[in-house]
Amino acid sequence: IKHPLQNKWTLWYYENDRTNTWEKNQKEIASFDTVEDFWSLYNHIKLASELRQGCDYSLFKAGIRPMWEDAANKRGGRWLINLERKQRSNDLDRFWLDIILCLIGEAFENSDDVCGAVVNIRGKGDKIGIWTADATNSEGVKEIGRKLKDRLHIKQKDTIGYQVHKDTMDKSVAKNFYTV
Ligand SMILES: CN(C)c1nc(=O)c2c([nH]1)N([C@@H]1O[C@H](COP(=O)(O)OP(=O)(O)O)[C@@H](O)[C@H]1O)CN2C
Repeated sequence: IKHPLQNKWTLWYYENDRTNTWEKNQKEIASFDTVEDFWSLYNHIKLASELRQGCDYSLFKAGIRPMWEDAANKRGGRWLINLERKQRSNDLDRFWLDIILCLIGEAFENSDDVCGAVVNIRGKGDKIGIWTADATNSEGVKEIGRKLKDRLHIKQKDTIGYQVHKDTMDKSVAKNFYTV
């Protein structure tokens, strides 16, 4: 028998198509709820580093759309990891897989707060975001941030920031609500 995961997860793919809206460009690829089905999907699709600029992968709990407006996301925010251009060749794919395994393996203490994760492939530098449901749960949010840095071997002195989606929507105030 296959090894069941605690949650069912859906992988989404965003391809920049100017003739469509942002929302319509978010395509659901597949859902899985066993370890084996995860690996067969992962081995079947392109690595994040092989995607064209402007594309994203998003992995969210089934039923949660990878957008601020979803009921599960709207009171939350994201830990944001900004990568340098040179990290696309040696860190991006490893970071993204590590984060996926943290999510589906429920590695975070309060994994109930985790909604999903997004990897943005961008010329100005790739980004990985881990989205949580409740920005006011400071202890829970900071525990996830600390665990992230630990799992990705990010140096203690390199801080990462948590931004509330409401602020990110209003670009003019995109600021760090927490840092670890
Ligand atoms: C429902 N809805 C429209 C909507 N809902 C959303 O949830 C949502 C958007 N729109 N996003 C749009 O993409 C642009 C680039 O953000 P980026 O994160 O790709 O980053 P870059 O600026 O391309 O680096 C954002 O400025 C925003 O326009 C982003 N986003 C998450």
